Amino acid sequence: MKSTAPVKKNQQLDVTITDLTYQGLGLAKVDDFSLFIENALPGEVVTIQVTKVQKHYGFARVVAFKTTSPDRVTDVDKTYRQTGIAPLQHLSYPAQLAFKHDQIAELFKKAHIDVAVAPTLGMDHPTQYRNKAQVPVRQLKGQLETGFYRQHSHDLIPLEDFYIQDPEIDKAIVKVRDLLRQFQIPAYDEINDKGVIRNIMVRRGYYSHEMMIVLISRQQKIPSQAQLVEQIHQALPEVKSIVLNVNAKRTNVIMGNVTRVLYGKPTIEDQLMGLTFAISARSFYQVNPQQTEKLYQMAIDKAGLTGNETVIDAYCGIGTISLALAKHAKQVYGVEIVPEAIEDAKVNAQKNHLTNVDFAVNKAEDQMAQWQADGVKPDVIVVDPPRKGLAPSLIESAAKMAPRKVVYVSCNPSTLVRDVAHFEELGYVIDGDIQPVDQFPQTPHVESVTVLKRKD
Ligand SMILES: C[S@@+](CC[C@H](N)C(=O)[O-])C[C@H]1O[C@@H](n2cnc3c(N)ncnc32)[C@H](O)[C@@H]1O
Repeated sequence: MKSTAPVKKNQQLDVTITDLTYQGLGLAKVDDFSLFIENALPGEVVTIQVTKVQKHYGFARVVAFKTTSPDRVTDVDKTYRQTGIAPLQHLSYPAQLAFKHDQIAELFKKAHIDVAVAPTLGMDHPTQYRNKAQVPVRQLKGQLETGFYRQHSHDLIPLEDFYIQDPEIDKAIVKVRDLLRQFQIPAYDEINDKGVIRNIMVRRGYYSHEMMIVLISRQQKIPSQAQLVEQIHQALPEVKSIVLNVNAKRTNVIMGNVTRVLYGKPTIEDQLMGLTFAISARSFYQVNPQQTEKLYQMAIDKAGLTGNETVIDAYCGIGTISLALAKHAKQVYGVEIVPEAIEDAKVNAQKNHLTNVDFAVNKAEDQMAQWQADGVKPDVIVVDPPRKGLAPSLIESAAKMAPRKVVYVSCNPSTLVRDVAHFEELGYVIDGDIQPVDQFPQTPHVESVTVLKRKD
C-alpha cells in the first residue's frame, strides 16, 4: 500500500522533539506522523534526515542541533549509543530517573488507574554496575575481537571498556581475548557457520569477587582447551569456575543446552542481603547487586511479614527473594522454570540454614494452579516475572487463593499496568506508592515494586 507519509526517505527538515519514547528515542511529529530519532531529547530543535519511512511512522537521524536540552550530557562516547550498551548516556542522570518515573505514571494514567509513583531510587555512581557480561566474539580483519554489536545488526564493534560493567569484568574479557588470539582459536563465523568461540560470558560476585568465565563454543571441544583453561586461571586469580557451553545451532540464542565445567566449581558464590548464593552459568541473577539489595528490601518491607505467614515467590530464580523472605515468614514456596536455577535455590537454602522453603521446577502459571488445587493458602504472593509479565491464568489462580497482598516486582511497566488491571477486576487495589528502582542506569529499562491488597 502506498505510504501517505508527509516525509520522504533522505529528506532533511527541522523538527522540535516533543517526547522521549520507552526505547529512549526522541519523538517529533510532522502533521501527526511520528518520527523516531536517536540521540534527540525533548525540547531540542534539530535538523534531521529521514532514514526510513513506514506506513504510520518513520525514523530519522540528527544532522545538526539548533538548540540543545539543559538535560543533555555532552561528554559521551557515541559507541555506547551505537551498540545499545548505554542508549540514555546523553541524558543527565537526574533526568533519566525522572524519565523512568514518568513512564510508569503515564502508562497508569492512560489505563485510567489512579496511582502515586514515588521518585525513582537511583545510584550514587550510575556506571560500572553490571556484575555480568555477555559479549560476542568475531574475527575482524584477520584478528579475533570481542565487543558488542552495532544496534539492529550483527556488525561487531570492538570494545575494551564497556562503561556500565564492573571494570574487573572488562579486564577479564580482554585477557581471555588475548589468550584466544595467542592459541589461535578461531572465532565463530556466523555467515559460514564455522569457527569455534561464539561468546564469552563473565560473572563476578560483587561482595565475593569470585569470577566465572563461560566460553560458548560451536564445538564440543575447544582447540588447545587444557592449555587455554590453565592460562586463564593463572592470569585471573579471581576465577573460581571456567565453564564450556556448547551451542552448535545457527541461532541468536546465546547459550546451548550442554554445559561442562572445565576448571573449578560449577557455580560461583555471592552475597545479597547477608545471605550467600551459589549461581550457576545458566541461572538468572540480578545484574545490579547494589540496587538489587534496595529492591529486595523494598519488596520485603512492603510484604509486611511478622514471621507467621505463608508466602509464594513466583519466578524465583536461584531463590534470592524466597530466602530473604524466609527469614521473616513461616513457610515460603518458590517456583521457577529453569531446572539449574532450582538446583541452585535448593543448595542456597541449605547454605543459609533455611528449612522453611519449598522449591518447584515448573511454569509459574501451572504451579500456581497446582498450589491452589492443593489448598495452599498464601498470605502474600510475590511475583518477579520476565518482561512479558504474568499469564492471565496465574493472576486468576493467585486471586482464587485470596492472599492479603501481592507484591509485584516488574521490569516492564507496560505489562505491569496490564496485570494490575486484571488484579483489580478480581478484587485487588494498589496499596501505597509504586516505587521505581533504577536497576539499569544509562538504559531505558524500568524496574519497580507495586503492592496490591485485597479489598475486604
Ligand atoms: C526477572 S527474573 C527474577 C528471578 C528472581 N526473582 C531474582 O530476582 O533473581 C525472572 C525469572 O523467571 C523465570 N521464568 C521465565 N518464565 C517463567 C515461567 N513461565 N515460569 C516460571 N519461571 C519463569 C526466569 O528463568 C527467571 O529466573
